[in-house]
Amino acid sequence: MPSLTVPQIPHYTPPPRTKEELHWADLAIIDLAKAQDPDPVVRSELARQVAEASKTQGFFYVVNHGWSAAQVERMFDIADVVFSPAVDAEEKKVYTANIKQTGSYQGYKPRQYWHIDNGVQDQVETYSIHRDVTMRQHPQALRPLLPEIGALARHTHFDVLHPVLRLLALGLELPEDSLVKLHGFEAPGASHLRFMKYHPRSPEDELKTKNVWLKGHTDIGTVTVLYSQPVSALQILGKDGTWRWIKHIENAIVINTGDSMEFLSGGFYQPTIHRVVQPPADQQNHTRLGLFYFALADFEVRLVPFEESPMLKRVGITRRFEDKDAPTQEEWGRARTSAYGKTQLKATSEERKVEEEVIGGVIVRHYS
Ligand SMILES: O=C(O)CCC(=O)C(=O)O
Ligand SMILES: [Fe+2]
Repeated sequence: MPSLTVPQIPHYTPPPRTKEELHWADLAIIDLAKAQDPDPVVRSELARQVAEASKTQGFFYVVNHGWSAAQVERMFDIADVVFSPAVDAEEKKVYTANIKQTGSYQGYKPRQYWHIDNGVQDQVETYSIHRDVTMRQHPQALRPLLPEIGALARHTHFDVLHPVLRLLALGLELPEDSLVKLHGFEAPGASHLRFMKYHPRSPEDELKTKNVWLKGHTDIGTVTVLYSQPVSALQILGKDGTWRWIKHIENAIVINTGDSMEFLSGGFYQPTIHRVVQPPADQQNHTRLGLFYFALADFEVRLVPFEESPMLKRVGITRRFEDKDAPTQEEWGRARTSAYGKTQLKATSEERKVEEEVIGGVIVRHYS
């Protein structure tokens, strides 16, 4: 009989939410419980809200995703294990990802791997796990936790990602499962969980990078799922050119769409530029632990727009490349992943606020 108890691990306590009144983004809150409503009118109203949120802010919250705050807290405890002394430096080396060569983050990304600005490297350690948690070996301390990590991957894929994809498909007036079909759990593909731990930096590094911890970017895949946590640092760039902070909502999930969704939707769902900066003063001496699911379409999916969408027929399609030149999700994902934070960027404006690189013929921009 399977054990009913779960392994004992230390409890991770994040700092309390900031007391500072920051310039918060005003994001829509989508009640995911309504996505299961048998009434198609309820679902299409929800889809309208999602499409509106995606088109205006590019980011939105979902609530009522089916797991309790205590269940999600347990997952943050688990995420913290890979960065704790339970895994020593020697063992970390064994599980370090060969990012540049493989175009995959699976395993550890050590601190100081990405270049941020003015010779300053990042201070964020990440551990990425394929949604099939058995695909690779993991550090000893993580092994007893794999059933729970696997459950998190399945919950996020089936109870969060798939409902969101159904709503995004409805927004394009496509059959509800059009995007779900491209995101199989079993199909070959790179959708994965990522744990991220940001460490406070030296005053010199803060100065040299103007407090930017992770440069402004758009995500590579289709949909990014971010379990909300209390350390404020994530900002999104508004159409008015202003950076606004993402506020923590208890047991909510922050959703945004990436480049691959832009390609599939013919520009209907534009990715929003976001970055991570130094937290406000009352949270500055803490580490920041993040729990993410980066979804990409199945490897073989060619990133061409859904021409049959009645919505796209009305509003028109914006292409970044000709259909015949379109990369597959695997090609796009690997090329962007291996280049990220490693390539020589070309400044495009006098203030060096925007830098560019070209990946597979497509211009990718980075904002500091
Ligand atoms: O740490 C965060 O809140 C966001 C990280 C992020 O944007 C990314 O890893 O793509
Ligand atoms: Fe991102």
